[in-house]
Amino acid sequence: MCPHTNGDILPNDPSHMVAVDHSAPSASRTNGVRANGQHPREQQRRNPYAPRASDFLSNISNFSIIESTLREGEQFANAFFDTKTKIAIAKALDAFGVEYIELTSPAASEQSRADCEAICKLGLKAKILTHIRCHMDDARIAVETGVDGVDVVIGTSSFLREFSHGKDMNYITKTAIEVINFVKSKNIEVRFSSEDSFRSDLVDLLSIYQTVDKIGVNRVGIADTVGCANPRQVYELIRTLRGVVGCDIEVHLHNDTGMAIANAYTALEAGATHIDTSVLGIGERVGITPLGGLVACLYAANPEYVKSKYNLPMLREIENLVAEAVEVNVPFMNPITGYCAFTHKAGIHAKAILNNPSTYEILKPEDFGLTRYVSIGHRLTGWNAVKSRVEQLGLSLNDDEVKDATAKIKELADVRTQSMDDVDSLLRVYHSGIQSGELAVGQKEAFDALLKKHRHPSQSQEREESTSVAVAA
Ligand SMILES: CC(=O)SCCNC(=O)CCNC(=O)[C@H](O)C(C)(C)COP(=O)(O)OP(=O)(O)OC[C@H]1O[C@@H](n2cnc3c(N)ncnc32)[C@H](O)[C@@H]1OP(=O)(O)O
Ligand SMILES: O=C(O)CCC(=O)C(=O)O
Ligand SMILES: [Zn+2]
Repeated sequence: MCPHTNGDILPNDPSHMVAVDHSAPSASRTNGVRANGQHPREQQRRNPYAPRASDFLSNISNFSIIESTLREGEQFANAFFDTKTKIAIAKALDAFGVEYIELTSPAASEQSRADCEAICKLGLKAKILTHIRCHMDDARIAVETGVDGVDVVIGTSSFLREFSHGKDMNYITKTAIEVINFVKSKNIEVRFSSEDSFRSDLVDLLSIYQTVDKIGVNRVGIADTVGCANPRQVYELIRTLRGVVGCDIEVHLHNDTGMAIANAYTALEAGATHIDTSVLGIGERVGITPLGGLVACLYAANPEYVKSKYNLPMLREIENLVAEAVEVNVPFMNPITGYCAFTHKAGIHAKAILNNPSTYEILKPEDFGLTRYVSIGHRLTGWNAVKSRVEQLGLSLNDDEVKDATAKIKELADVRTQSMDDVDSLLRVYHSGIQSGELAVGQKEAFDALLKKHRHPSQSQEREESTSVAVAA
């Protein structure tokens, strides 16, 4: 088991890893690559999948986030946000820089209405939206809360028309026009969205969007409510819609089949302008496009644009805030903030990373206020990784000596993973043995004897304790 997946939402103690600082001039590298790890030619290499000038529809570098943790996120099975928590989340999202914050319908409950009013009064930079059914009763309550905009939704698929609200397309269109005109008359933004868009009839969809576009809706929304769409379907629908309406296009994508980030990216490529997210993706069932994952994906396409829009080092704090509020852990494989997101292990990776982090990283941890680690004390380690630790410790060993010490680390790690302390003390013992002349390359038995002599009593006791626990289990 990965020793770091102990359920803590904060990154754990990287006890068998070493942090790699590429800004430090002392971090000299092998093979003539610059000390800062940036080979001039490498610096110029671009992601071949980054947007091209020919992608004329693409909004990959021109989009807004509608952050729906306080609406869709509240629909997550574990979620209960009291007023204080809602305010803390809204403030954190605002400080991060999301353009919109979407709140639960004020028609849901008295407290939902009061919380909506309270968040509107915070004076945040982000625009505050609330989300309502396509119904005048809900619209009347919503416009009184002080929101900057109202997101109106109604199901258009045959499933929802038959089994949810029971209304036909004529009724839906008529009510949509009434609600949109009413909200517009209050001089606030209005968006109209079809729930379950990907299982709706295309002609119905395009026709209602064209109608609401003509009466001046600010945005139309496409929703993959059941998470059934794939990127090609998303691209085709959004590109078609882009040709039919002049207003902005929002997408709301559920993650039931794991497509939510890819679908969001593709929607932007096809001309969508606004993406719905929630922190950690929380929402109904497995939720929607996660804020962090979307940011990772868009940063990979255009780092400078994403860095200029959002306070990226805040991401971890926001995810921890929401994780704690809904009593879940940040997943270990979460993009950017997952426990091992910037930890490199295998020797081949470690060597290349130490030479130039771009070899195995598409995201720069420092842009997110995070640190890169190289894990050393395991059987997949290599002498280049060990050499970098030798240099960090200020020990002087030649390459043959480092290789000799590496062989010992591997031998020990074949039995159990070695902590960073274990590796450091092994290297120090080896170094002092070489310095004193007690040891030379290849003298395995002499090295074993020295290690035995220098083993710290508390270390061996700890080891025995953990061994005895394992045996007892
Ligand atoms: C896909 C999504 O996530 S959409 C957003 C989901 N968000 C929410 O549901 C917000 C929280 N919901 C609530 O608090 C409640 O469901 C309320 C206040 C909205 C409605 O509560 P109730 O009046 O008790 O109705 P209930 O929840 O049982 O059923 C939903 C009603 O809305 C109707 N309805 C459902 N969707 C829509 C819609 N998009 N537009 C208009 N009416 C709708 C249904 O026909 C049903 O009406 P009925 O009273 O004639 O049966
Ligand atoms: O309002 C929308 O666009 C989407 C509503 C929703 O949560 C969904 O359809 O999954
Ligand atoms: Zn949803």
